[in-house]
Amino acid sequence: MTKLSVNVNKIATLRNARGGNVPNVLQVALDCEKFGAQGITVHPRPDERHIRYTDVIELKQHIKTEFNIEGNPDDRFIKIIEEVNPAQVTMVPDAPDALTSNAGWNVLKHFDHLKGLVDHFHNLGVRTSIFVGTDLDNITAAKETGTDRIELYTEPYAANYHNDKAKAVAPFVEAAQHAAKIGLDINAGHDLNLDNLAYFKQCLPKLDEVSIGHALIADALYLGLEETIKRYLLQLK
Ligand SMILES: CC(=O)[C@@H](O)[C@H](O)COP(=O)(O)O
Ligand SMILES: NCC(=O)COP(=O)(O)O
Repeated sequence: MTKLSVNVNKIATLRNARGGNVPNVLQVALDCEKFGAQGITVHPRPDERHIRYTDVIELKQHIKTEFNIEGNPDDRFIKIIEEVNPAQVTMVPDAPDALTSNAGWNVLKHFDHLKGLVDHFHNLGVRTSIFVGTDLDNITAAKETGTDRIELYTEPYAANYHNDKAKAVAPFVEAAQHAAKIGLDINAGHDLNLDNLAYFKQCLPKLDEVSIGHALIADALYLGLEETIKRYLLQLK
């Protein structure tokens, strides 16, 4: 089974545009769960332009499904993981001024740092995931950090899906087969949507979880949140 974790960053972006509490990030997260999502993802950034650190604490107190916190593991991020103790932490190497995540880790280059973080988060009882591209040696290095999972950065797949979907997915299939062979569980995310998700899942049957935010929230404007989540879940069957 592949779990759907809804990234609620974009709900926070909308809320922050007016300074009040509309839409209510917690209520939307609870509704995502009610409509069948098996997890909630947030990606706090240092400037708190969407999810705020206070949101992270509030969400943890109320949500019942798997809570996945993604982000660049700076001191503040590490502290919030220690405080909140989510089900999963996903380490992402995004620069503070990045518009959105735009690459996976070079694990070999940051090996000692990542290994130290994996050990630290494991000591807190938190499952770890490292955001990576499809390079096989890099995935092997991720395994050597002791991480439980990797999250495959799917933007290149999404960007090339309409040109040649078989070619677009091929490196991901190879990466997933390699990860499974060396004992890593596999998450995936970034720019997955109702067009490209079913084929990705069909080609990577061992996928454990996808985290989806931008397209899903945009679809909900037209379809409503309940129907949108239903459709995403159907793609993962
Ligand atoms: C790691 C990843 O791909 C997502 O967390 C993505 O960064 C979502 O963040 P935004 O909603 O800010 O684009
Ligand atoms: N890890 C990916 C994520 O949480 C959402 O990415 P996107 O669907 O907003 O591109």
